[in-house]
Amino acid sequence: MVSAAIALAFIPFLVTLLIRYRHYVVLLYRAVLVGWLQDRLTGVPREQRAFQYVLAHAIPGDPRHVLRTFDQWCRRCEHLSNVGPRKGRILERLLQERAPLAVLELGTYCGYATVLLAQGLPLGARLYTVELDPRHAAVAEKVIRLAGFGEDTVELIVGPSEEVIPQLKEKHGLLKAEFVFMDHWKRCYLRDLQLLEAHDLLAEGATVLADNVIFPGAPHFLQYAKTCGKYRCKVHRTSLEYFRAIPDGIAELTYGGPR
Ligand SMILES: C[S@@+](CC[C@H](N)C(=O)[O-])C[C@H]1O[C@@H](n2cnc3c(N)ncnc32)[C@H](O)[C@@H]1O
Repeated sequence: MVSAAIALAFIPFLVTLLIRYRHYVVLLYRAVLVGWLQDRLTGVPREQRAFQYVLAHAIPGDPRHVLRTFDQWCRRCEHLSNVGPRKGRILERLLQERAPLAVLELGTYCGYATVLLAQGLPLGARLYTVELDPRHAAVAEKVIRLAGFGEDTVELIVGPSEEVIPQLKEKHGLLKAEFVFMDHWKRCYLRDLQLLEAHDLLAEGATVLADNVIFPGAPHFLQYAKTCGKYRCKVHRTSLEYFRAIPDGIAELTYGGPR
């Protein structure tokens, strides 16, 4: 009797929580549950399903159309953790302003941001993108080539960033990156920024962008960027990809050189 009363007393609390965090519940449902169920039902991984859709609907050689088709799939079918169109516009604007000749992306996933960045590169520039998971890399490779970018413009490197970064100079010929987009696991941001510094891979004045610094967040990375004295740092506040109601942000760091 008493335990039933206690349980009943919790219901308003649970309902309040559910209402308050409804957008996160929807995210959990769309990003985790639906994907997991579809994986089981179809036997085909989500990224591969997305690629099949893109292949069937996108115009080959038209990067903007490839990106729009991805967005369509994410809105109509399932969630993918692409940078998405809203944050993508921030990326595009900054890329256009800086016109870098050497760009590094950490965390390729299906190649969405890779295509977005590649289409905004100045003539003769090169983009290096690093992906840990070979299954994602296989999808990204097809997406990048479908969008019309060859190996002379985009080099996809498969491996964990902590192993790839120390080899970028000797093995891949990237002397200094002028523009870095970090969008891999958030807990790796700080370590990899310090690895880039240690291997002298950041050009003076380089722009380092880091996605998802508000959701799910990268507090140690942000604290370091703001306090180490090597960067000017600002956060572009926006929303999570494909979820306008969930606040998120991209950190923009400008490297002032070693101190
Ligand atoms: C959020 S997704 C990247 C989305 C992509 N930048 C886009 O906007 O289209 C994160 C990706 O980073 C990869 N990743 C995670 N940790 C990594 C690491 N240490 N090195 C390389 N890739 C990593 C994951 O396998 C995943 O594919």
